[in-house]
Amino acid sequence: MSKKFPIALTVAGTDPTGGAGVLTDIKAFHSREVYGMSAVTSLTAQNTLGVQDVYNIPVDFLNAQLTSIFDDELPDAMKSGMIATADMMEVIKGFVEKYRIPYVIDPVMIATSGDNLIDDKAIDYLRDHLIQTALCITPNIIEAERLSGLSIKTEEDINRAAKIFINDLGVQSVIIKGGHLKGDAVDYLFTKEHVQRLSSERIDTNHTHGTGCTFSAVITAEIAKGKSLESAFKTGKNYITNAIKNTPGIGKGNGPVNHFSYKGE
Ligand SMILES: Nc1ncnc2c1ncn2[C@@H]1O[C@H](COP(=O)(O)OP(=O)(O)OP(=O)(O)O)[C@@H](O)[C@H]1O
Ligand SMILES: Cc1ncc(COP(=O)(O)O)c(N)n1
Repeated sequence: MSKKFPIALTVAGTDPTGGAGVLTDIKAFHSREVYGMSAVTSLTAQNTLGVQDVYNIPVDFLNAQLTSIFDDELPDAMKSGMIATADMMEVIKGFVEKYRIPYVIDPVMIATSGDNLIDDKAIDYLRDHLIQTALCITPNIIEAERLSGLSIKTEEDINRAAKIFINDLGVQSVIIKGGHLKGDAVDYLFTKEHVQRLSSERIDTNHTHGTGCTFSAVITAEIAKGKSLESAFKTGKNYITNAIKNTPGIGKGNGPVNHFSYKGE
C-alpha cells in the first residue's frame, strides 16, 4: 500500500508535561497534517518550572529505535532536538548519511529554565561533525554564540555569525532565532545565496517553553511536504507567533504553546 501522508521524524528528548521535545514536535507535525514518528534520546523529568532529572537512553537502544523506523518506512524529513551525548550524535549522523534524508537540527543545549541538556563533548561534536549533515540548523542566540564563538548583541553580529556557520563550519543554511534579543522577535534565514528576515511583534509572556522545538518541527513538517526552506520558514514563523499568542496557560512556570489554532500557510 502507498502512504497517504508525508512522514516527519523527530529524534529528541521527552518532556512529560508535553511542552518541549518529542511531544510538542509530534503535536506540530499532526497540526500540519504530517504523520509523526519519534526516536527518543533522553527521558527527562521536567515541567514548566524546570528540569528535575534526566535519563539518557543507551546509545544501542537509540540505534535500535532508528533501525526499526528506517527498516520499515523512510520518513520524508527529520529533525533532532536534545541529543545529550556525542555517541548518540554519531549514530544519528550514520542514519542521515545512509538514507540521505532532509534533516533539520535544532541544536538544543540549555532549557528555558537554565538547565543544561547536553554535555560539552556533544557540543563540540555537533559543531564539528553533525551540523554539516543538515539542510538547515536553527540555533537561538545562545546556541549561535556557543557554536560560532561570537558574542551576539546586534543584527551585525548575527550576520557575522551566519558567515562563520556557512563559510567556516560548512553549514548549508542557518536560521538564527532572535527570540532572546530585545525588541521585535526577528529571525533570519541565511543560505550561501541570500538572507530572508522575518519579524513579528514581541509577545509579552513567559509562556515560551518549547518554542524552538515547535518552530523547527513545523519547518520539518513543511519540508516533508516538499515545500522550499523559504516557504517552510514563513510557515514556522506564522505558526509559532500564533502559538505563543494563544497560550493554553498550562503550568505554574514557563508554559507551553498552542497547537490547536493555526490553520494558515
Ligand atoms: N516573546 C516572543 N514573542 C514573539 N515571538 C517569539 C517570542 N519568543 C520567541 N519567539 C519566536 O519563537 C521562535 C523560537 O525562538 P527562540 O529564540 O525562543 O528559540 P529557542 O530559545 O530555541 O526556544 P526554546 O524556548 O524552545 O528553547 C522564534 O521564531 C522566535 O522569534
Ligand atoms: C526534551 C527537551 N527538549 C528541548 C527542550 C528545550 O526547550 P525549552 O528551551 O523551551 O525548555 C527541553 N526543555 N526539553
